[in-house]
Amino acid sequence: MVIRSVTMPSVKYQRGDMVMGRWPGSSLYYEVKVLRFDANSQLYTVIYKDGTELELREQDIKSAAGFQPRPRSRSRSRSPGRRRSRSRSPARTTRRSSSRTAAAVAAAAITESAPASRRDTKLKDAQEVILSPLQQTKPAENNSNNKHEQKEENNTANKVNEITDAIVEAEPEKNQGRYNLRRRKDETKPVEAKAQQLEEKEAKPAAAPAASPPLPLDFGGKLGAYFWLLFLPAWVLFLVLQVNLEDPSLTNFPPPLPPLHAFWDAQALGFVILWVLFQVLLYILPVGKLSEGMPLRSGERLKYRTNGFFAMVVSSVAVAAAVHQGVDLTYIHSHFLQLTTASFLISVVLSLYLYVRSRSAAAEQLALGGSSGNVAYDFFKGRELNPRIKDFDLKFFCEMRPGLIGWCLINFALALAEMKQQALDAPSYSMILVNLFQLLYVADGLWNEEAILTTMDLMHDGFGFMLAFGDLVWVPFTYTLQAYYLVSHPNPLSPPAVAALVTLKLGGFYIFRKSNSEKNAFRRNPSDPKHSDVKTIPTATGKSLLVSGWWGVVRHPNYLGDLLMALAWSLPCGFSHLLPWYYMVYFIILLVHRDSRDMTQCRRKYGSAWDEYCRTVRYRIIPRVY
Ligand SMILES: NC(=O)c1ccc[n+]([C@@H]2O[C@H](COP(=O)([O-])OP(=O)(O)OC[C@H]3O[C@@H](n4cnc5c(N)ncnc54)[C@H](OP(=O)(O)O)[C@@H]3O)[C@@H](O)[C@H]2O)c1
Ligand SMILES: CC(C)=CCC[C@@H](C)[C@H]1CC[C@H]2C3=C(CC[C@]12C)[C@@]1(C)CC[C@H](O)C(C)(C)[C@@H]1CC3
Repeated sequence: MVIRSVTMPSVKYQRGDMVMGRWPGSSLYYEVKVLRFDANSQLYTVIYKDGTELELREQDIKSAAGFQPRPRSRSRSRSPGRRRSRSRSPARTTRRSSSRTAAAVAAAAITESAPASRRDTKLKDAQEVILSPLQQTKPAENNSNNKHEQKEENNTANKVNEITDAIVEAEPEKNQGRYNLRRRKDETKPVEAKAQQLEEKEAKPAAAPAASPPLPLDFGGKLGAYFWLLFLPAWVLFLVLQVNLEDPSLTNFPPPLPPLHAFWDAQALGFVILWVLFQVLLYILPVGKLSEGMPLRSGERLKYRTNGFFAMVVSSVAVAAAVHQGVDLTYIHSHFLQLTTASFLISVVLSLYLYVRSRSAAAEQLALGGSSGNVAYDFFKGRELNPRIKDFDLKFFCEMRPGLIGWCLINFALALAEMKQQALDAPSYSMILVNLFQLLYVADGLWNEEAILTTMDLMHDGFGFMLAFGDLVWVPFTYTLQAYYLVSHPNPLSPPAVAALVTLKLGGFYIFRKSNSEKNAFRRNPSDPKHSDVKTIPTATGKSLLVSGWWGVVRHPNYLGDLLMALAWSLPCGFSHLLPWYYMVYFIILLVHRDSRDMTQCRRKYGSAWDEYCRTVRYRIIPRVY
């Protein structure tokens, strides 16, 4: 965070001062930076090393001079840089209370729907803090009447400190007379501005990467990263080779490997580069809306050119014109392997570039947990959150353009290949359904492109090999496998079967779209009068959780809709082989894993309010099943 050192009039501590701030409810002091002083509330806003912002009274701040560093033998194992598994920031908690965060001392009352008794429930948040607190050389000022605080004074600083006086009532404000978890300023603002401010402030993650202890590593950690780096390309190769077989069954494992030179075709690489450049051109055209992303830790909101649907329409026209001019798109079918290799190379080059540039990126530009220090993990997961070349956002572009629109282009080419191979005048019903269903999915994603700005990938994940490969190789060359399979494995469908599949697809689409729109509209403008009837669970961060509409049915209704659609994509291929069902199997694994990552993040963000939501909405994705 860049803090300008502008002095503040006649207050003890100045903006930018490094001082020691008492952690609420304890006698432990941490190094904090003063951000500002509010003359009305007489509170200082300070930021801890892990990015947590709090408002503290003057008596809870001390100058750093009165503190001594911890003895060397102890600090060795406790310094944030060294601690791995046991370390916690003030905003993080130990296993025992892992569902709590400093910013999420939640007021878990279900508005409107909850019985009064539940609304009035007092919530106690036991915060456990072990962020190398420093002890004062003199005994700490012992003027507190709080017995818990006094007890803490007697404890060794290494001991986990339970802060049992962070009692929050249904109105979190009651607790804020002493310590403010970011909210006080907003109370004086008009409702709409308040909502907006809270939204902006609270969208900031609670921890900054620079000095904070490392977050647990996803995807099996460092060893996992090596595994995925090898496994993902190998798996794509396996699928691409398998789908070319007449009998692509698991019994044909491993599929025969073609000679090395068969992987490479300079022309294929040229076509992929041309395609990407064409999409770059469409992306940078000053056409379409400039949408604002969610606030970053710095408070800044990046702008994104959301003209994806326009890019798709222009691309379709260009492809139609090319076909009209005699371009044979079945080249894509006959050079599938070479095109996959070319895209893979591009994704590797891009990932290397991303990794190298991230080495010199400022700390606040890094994703949380994206900087483990392990080269393989950081390369895989991605370090920089929003790598940009001037205004050109690489992650947003890759996620929404070449691969996604390329997916439709490839499907279309495969429909032409089917006609050619099976001497048909028109593609089969199965092929038409797969093409139309997936086209609808992509077109919808691009039409609602702004919504991607609130997804996990855009908001939290760094941009590295996983997403670069996922966007440029995985999506276009594995999401098209159903269409590829149908080219040489016809599966005739009866009209009732077509009708049933269309119904399934539209049902899934309805749930997917409705739930995503409900959440997006609510997140973008929670104070909109059209949300006045919705039931919500307020959280201490200022954001609320929807419990009505689809978000009251299951915790991830959008995943449910997505899965139903996936089913409708596989069914047209029949049951002769497992291969066209690969997407379904992969997607279940992906969404179950994503759901659990999201649950962890939400529990960290919203604490007990999240637990209350989980108690209210019991199932994750499939009602009464999971
Ligand atoms: N085809 C594919 O390959 C593929 C792969 C992955 C995902 N997807 C699709 O992409 C879309 C986005 O997925 P996503 O994984 O980013 O998840 P998401 O469900 O869009 O976003 C999760 C976030 O929503 C917010 N949230 C959760 N419960 C809420 C509630 N009750 N009320 C209000 N907000 C709530 C939380 O963020 P905040 O509270 O911080 O706002 C949470 O972190 C989904 O539709 C998914 O199906 C497709
Ligand atoms: C390499 C592996 C195994 C994983 C990479 C995952 C990556 C392919 C997906 C992660 C988020 C996904 C996503 C869409 C496509 C696939 C991902 C990038 C999406 C753009 C598809 C269209 C939808 O309408 C959407 C909601 C915009 C999707 C957003 C998430």
